[in-house]
Amino acid sequence: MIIKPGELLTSINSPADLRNLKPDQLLQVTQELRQYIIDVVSIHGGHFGASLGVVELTTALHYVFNTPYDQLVWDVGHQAYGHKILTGRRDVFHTNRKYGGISGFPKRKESEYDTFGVGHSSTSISAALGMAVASKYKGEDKRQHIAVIGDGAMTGGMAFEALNHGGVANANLLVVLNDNCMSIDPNVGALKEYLTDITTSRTYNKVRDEVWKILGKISKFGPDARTIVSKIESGVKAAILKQSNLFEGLNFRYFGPIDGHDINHLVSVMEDLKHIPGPKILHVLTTKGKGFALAEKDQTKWHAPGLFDKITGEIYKTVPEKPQPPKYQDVFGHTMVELAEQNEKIMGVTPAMPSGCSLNIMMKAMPDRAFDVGIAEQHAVTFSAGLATQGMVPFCNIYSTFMQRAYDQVLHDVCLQNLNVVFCLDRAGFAGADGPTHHGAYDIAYMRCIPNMVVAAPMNEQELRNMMYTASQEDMGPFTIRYPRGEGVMPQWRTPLELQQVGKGRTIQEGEEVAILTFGHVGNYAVDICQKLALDGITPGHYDMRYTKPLDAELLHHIFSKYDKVVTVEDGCLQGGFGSAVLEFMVDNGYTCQVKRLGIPDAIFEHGSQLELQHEAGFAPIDIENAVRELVGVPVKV
Ligand SMILES: Cc1ncc(C[n+]2csc(CCOP(=O)(O)OP(=O)(O)O)c2C)c(N)n1
Ligand SMILES: CC(=O)[C@@H](O)[C@H](O)COP(=O)(O)O
Ligand SMILES: [Mg+2]
Repeated sequence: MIIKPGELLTSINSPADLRNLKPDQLLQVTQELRQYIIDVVSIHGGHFGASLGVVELTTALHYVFNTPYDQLVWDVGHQAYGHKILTGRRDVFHTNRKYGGISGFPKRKESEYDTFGVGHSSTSISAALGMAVASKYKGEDKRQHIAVIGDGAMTGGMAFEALNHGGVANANLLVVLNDNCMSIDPNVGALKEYLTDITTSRTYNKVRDEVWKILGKISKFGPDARTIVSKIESGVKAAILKQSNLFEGLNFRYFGPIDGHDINHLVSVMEDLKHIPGPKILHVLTTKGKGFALAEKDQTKWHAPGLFDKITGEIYKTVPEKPQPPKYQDVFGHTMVELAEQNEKIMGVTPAMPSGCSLNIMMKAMPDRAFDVGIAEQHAVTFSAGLATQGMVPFCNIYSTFMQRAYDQVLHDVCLQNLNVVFCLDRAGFAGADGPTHHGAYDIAYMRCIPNMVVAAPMNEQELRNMMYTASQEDMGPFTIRYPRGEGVMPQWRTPLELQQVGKGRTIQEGEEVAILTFGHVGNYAVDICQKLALDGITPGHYDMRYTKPLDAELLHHIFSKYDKVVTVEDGCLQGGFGSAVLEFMVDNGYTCQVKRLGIPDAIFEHGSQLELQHEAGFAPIDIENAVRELVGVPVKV
């Protein structure tokens, strides 16, 4: 279906076209932009509420600033759909997040307007500051550098590291704080309360309005007047404002809060700010999901709702004919409650993904034992370590990709001290439409090289539950359980909890000539393949290894003694992952065998469905089947 943008939007092929419009045409631009986002996302999917909330902000930024010369950096980037549409990607926007299509996040190689590649949060201020310092060094004094960061992203430690530096770097940096009181779930923490406080403080707002009036009147009259404004402003603030301002305290000139949906006001404020040098912060209040009533009402659900009917707001779901397996994340969430009911030491921790990882189930059932700590992966890990020193058994659930942020904390704070922290790494393997910033490709490799760490992956719901139960036992030390985005394979998943022997794999079937060794959910592919191959008289052995560390030495001795061809399969990087561990075992124990490792090769994989990406990487079901066929010398399938 062809989706037609509105009349004005059709005429905007770049921000230069936008800047040719009259100020009184901007309202129409924002209306058309919002409608186009609704039209396309409802049919093609993607992040939704965040982009709707910054339609006016996006339009004002590209109207006022001379992008791409002026550098605009989006934090996370899930809110940058309007930016993409205004910067030459309107007609390909329907390919957003699809295999071969444009990325759901800003990406340097996609457009000169995408100044910095994003996906993980809280990087924008650092990046924009780096750009600002470089411009200063190059003598480009008039160049503007703008970081747009949400209140959720602002809870990330990196944002504070950047403010700390930015406040003394004397560089031309504007931080736009897009405050909608939401992360994916409601935003949390003292900073959120502080921002609400500023927003609602009457004295503060009155003074702020006065300062703005003076500023607005005088700043148009050139540099001298600006110096006066600057003096008045800081004088007024220092003298009258009883309430201290966090950002002012860090040498950022603080402006706002202002209404982020008033396009004309945004434009006039930004015009003024263009003339104020140095580090400054503009606090903008917006509503996530603005303009789509249901998205405004249930902002978490509409963060990335999937496909929906834009008129009724019905989110499409296929009605299955028979009971479907649950998502792994839900098995985690429910099992947490079950385990915690039996063991009072168990606690849950998530950095800002309570609904994404389903810890929200425990947060609701046991609010004093499950915590959303904000977008703060490093803190989440060391906070868990602290809990563990006191005899608690924290389950710290972090998406595999976001755990990369907290690597030193895993090593330094947990593993060196051999603390009992269970890391549940959700979204391990290819994330799918979110693309390379979000693929959980590296965790097997980065976890298995750390002393004391156990690395496990369940093939199904029952194994996930049993691994969680096993990991919660006393003195287990650091324990990683990784599992993918999406559903498992067992509709009847509430199986009795059973202890596993750590480091023990299981034989799914004995075979001949070739052994398939799988780690985690991809083992289910091998089960199907073995059935298909049997029809052609090929009977490989299949082993669900369960643990990459420690490896099941007994089982591997058996395998290498019996077979002279081995295929390893993992949804993770081939450099240093599960297959590498098997190879090391083989060499260290003097076996010689033909080994074919399937997994994610040393390359960047873009976005697409998980299956498309797995096929590109060479470990989709057909690829595993063909690997076996090749090894036994029978024709491969195309
Ligand atoms: C390091 C990291 N942790 C977690 C996430 C997942 N995540 C993506 S958007 C988001 C919420 C961001 O909130 P905010 O910055 O306020 O933007 P909003 O969606 O409200 O516009 C989270 C937690 C991420 N992208 N990066
Ligand atoms: C932008 C971001 O980082 C999140 O919104 C992410 O896309 C969530 O991924 P899931 O949909 O897998 O929870
Ligand atoms: Mg927010």
